[in-house]
Amino acid sequence: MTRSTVTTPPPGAVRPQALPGAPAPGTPLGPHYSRCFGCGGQHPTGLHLNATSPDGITVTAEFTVGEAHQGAPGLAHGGVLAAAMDEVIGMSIWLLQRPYVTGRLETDYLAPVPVGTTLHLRAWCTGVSGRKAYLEAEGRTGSPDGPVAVRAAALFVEVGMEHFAKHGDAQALIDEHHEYEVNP
Ligand SMILES: CCCCCCCC/C=C\CCCCCCCC(=O)SCCNC(=O)CCNC(=O)[C@H](O)C(C)(C)COP(=O)(O)OP(=O)(O)OC[C@H]1O[C@@H](n2cnc3c(N)ncnc32)[C@H](O)[C@@H]1OP(=O)(O)O
Repeated sequence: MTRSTVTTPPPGAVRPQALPGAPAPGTPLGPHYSRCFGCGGQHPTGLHLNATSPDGITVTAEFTVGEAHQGAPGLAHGGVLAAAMDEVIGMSIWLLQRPYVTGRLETDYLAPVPVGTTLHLRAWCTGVSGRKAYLEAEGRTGSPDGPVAVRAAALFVEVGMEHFAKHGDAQALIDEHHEYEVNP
């Protein structure tokens, strides 16, 4: 991965450990929002990522490239593949149970990905420093040990839940995140 200095953990960054009570291996992580393009079951043409965590801190997921995800005829759109990377990385930092948003996402495309291909995605955190989290992800074709087609590195920035209420759809946040109180 040709990650930049922006997505490389600085000295002193701490690699996070799984939280007590982290999901057991194989447990579906579930969508964070039903209409999310990446994970929402109600999104008609979304990626429908179903993710699990083998160790409470890494995320694995599968994404089968569909008709709706093309760029060149018969090939996955690079932006869609970047969205898959963004989503699986977002899911992995959400395992820390703190809200983060993408600040920067860097993507390397190593091989074309035909429609019908199942990408085996994996994301992990390389360090946390203050509000900044450094993460990486990869997408392999054919099997979890198959050739790498896409790689990504990202800087995620921690925000409060009010970020989503202030800038987005506060009612949807209340409806789907019952632990969130608008006026705690
Ligand atoms: C209805 C239900 C919803 C519930 C949700 C529950 C939680 C989520 C759960 C599960 C997620 C699953 C996955 C989701 C999908 C994947 C994630 C996405 O796609 S998120 C969307 C795209 N991203 C944005 O829309 C961010 C837009 N940008 C911003 O809002 C701000 O710029 C923000 C928050 C990133 C930073 O703004 P500041 O004002 O809070 O803070 P400042 O001081 O600017 O930055 C803090 C530090 O970060 C660095 N920084 C920020 N952005 C940077 C960048 N692009 N490059 C380099 N450094 C950057 C700054 O230099 C600063 O560093 P120094 O503390 O000074 O060392």
